Amino acid sequence: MESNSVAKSAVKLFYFHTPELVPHTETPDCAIAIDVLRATSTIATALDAGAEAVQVFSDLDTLRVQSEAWPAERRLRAGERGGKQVEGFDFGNSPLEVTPERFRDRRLFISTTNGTRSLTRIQQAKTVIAAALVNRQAVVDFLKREQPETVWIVGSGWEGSYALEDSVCAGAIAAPLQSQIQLGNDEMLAAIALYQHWEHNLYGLLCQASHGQRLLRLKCEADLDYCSRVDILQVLPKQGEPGVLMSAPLASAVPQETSVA
Ligand SMILES: O=C(O)[C@H](CS(=O)(=O)O)OP(=O)(O)O
Ligand SMILES: [Mg+2]
Repeated sequence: MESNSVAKSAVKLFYFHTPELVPHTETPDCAIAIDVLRATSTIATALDAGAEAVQVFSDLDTLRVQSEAWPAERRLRAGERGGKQVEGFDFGNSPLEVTPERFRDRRLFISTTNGTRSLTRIQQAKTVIAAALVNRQAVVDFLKREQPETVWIVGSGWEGSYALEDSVCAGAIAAPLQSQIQLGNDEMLAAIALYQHWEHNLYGLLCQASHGQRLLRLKCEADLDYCSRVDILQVLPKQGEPGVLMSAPLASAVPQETSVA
């Protein structure tokens, strides 16, 4: 009998490069959307700054209509297309624009090119989480504590194509769990290898990625620097109702086994 060893859990981790690659026939126990540049970094930052919730939309018009039903003094609207703020919105998609003074107790209604589309795509999963490098450890701790059987990590990509920065974040989540999980697909293994190669120079990787290059052309270098930082926020954005993410209680630690004297 194994008295001192920890049995390998049944958690099975899959990585999908884009929301378009997510299977239509099943739903996982837990789905994790990643958009390091920049939607999920911004969502984590908004909740960390005290936002009441973040409500995501793939479509700007639906956002405009639904946010009208919310009291004006308790809402903020973020709209981004092509990396730039959409006219008439309070914010674009920069986590550096988020301050506790503006966000505390307000609901953020947000639509971005890629990230909010992937969150919308996975919203039927039993549990939905938004992850970025900035809140990586909170997501790792959640998986350790909750042990969902099937986990889909979904990169947001860029308009349907692969994004390096989302893959490296998927690897950053899976790497510390390797001894405790089963790998669901080759994409997950490749993401771990990518992270292990770049873990000491994530900013350098983001600067080389095509999405990073686009943001550098838009003079968003400080955004790249911020989004490349690992574990700087202790926040877990978790879906409460479809499309609405809230800050969930953190897993303080993996539960200890109760010892019987
Ligand atoms: O604002 C962003 O960083 C991107 C848009 S673009 O790729 O820079 O044009 O949106 P996201 O939904 O966060 O990928
Ligand atoms: Mg992106």
